[in-house]
Amino acid sequence: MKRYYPIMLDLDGKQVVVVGGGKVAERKVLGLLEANANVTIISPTVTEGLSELVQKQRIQWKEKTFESKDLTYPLLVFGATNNKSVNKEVRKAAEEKQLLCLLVDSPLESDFQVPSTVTRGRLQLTISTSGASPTLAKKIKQELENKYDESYESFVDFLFDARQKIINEIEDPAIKSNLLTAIIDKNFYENSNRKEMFEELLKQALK
Ligand SMILES: C[C@@]1(CC(=O)O)c2cc3[nH]c(cc4nc(cc5[nH]c(cc(n2)[C@H]1CCC(=O)O)[C@@](C)(CC(=O)O)[C@@H]5CCC(=O)O)C(CC(=O)O)=C4CCC(=O)O)c(CCC(=O)O)c3CC(=O)O
Ligand SMILES: NC(=O)C1=CN([C@@H]2O[C@H](COP(=O)(O)OP(=O)(O)OC[C@H]3O[C@@H](n4cnc5c(N)ncnc54)[C@H](O)[C@@H]3O)[C@@H](O)[C@H]2O)C=CC1
Repeated sequence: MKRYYPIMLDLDGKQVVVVGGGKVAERKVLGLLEANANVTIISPTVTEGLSELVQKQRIQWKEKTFESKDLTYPLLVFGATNNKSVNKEVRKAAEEKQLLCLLVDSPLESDFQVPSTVTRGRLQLTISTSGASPTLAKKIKQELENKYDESYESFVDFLFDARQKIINEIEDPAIKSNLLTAIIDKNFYENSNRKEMFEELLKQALK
């Protein structure tokens, strides 16, 4: 059995090519834009949603059928047409240039897969079934969406700030470790004046 390596990629400003402009391509593009990737679509047609993104200049569109020379050197390539042989051509062109490539109709010929994701600000929960059942991944996502609701966004922002302060201001490793554990307690999660609570805790620790 294949074992995939999970990774959080920083796609900010990086070039990504999506071949095909249908429903599946649109879903992948929306995810890529969340990560602020620089997306180019190569396809003779695009969905209405993608067309709006082109008009708003959020993505670029080469209105044509795929040719291998269309792949310059993007970081990632998505073969997302409804034509298996075109997707295979995309794979071949990507391989020649050693680019990471995903074919939406062929997990076994892909270098990576897109997981299902719950996003709460900095907190991202990703679920993968390694291609066994995207529908199960989606169901688990919905369960996690309920368990980890929107309130986690501000809680994780609080943790980010508090952790930076602890790292910068506390030298003693044991105290540092205690504080880093203390701030994830449900007292902090539940309390709206957690910033003040934390400042007090930090003051005590620095005494
Ligand atoms: C391997 C993988 C490669 C990849 O595309 O990354 C892949 C492959 C394929 N998907 C297919 C079908 C469907 N995919 C979805 C939905 C999602 N698919 C996603 C990822 C992945 N899909 C990767 C594995 C992830 C994993 O295993 O965990 C999600 C998680 C992420 C995203 O796409 O952004 C997104 C959920 C979005 C959410 O969380 O809401 C639905 C349901 C729906 O649309 O509602 C269906 C129809 C029902 C069904 O088939 O189960 C087919 C058959 C096509 C055909 O019939 O020909 C293939 C090809 C094959 O399996 O051979
Ligand atoms: N991985 C996933 O999450 C899923 C994958 N699929 C697979 O994805 C494939 C695509 O599905 P949809 O987006 O619904 O299809 P679609 O029919 O909505 O879109 C296909 C797109 O490919 C473009 N295209 C066709 N030939 C091309 C060429 N030579 N060069 C460039 N673009 C070309 C078309 O113009 C169109 O924009 C399906 O065949 C299916 O196997 C389906 C569901 C989910």
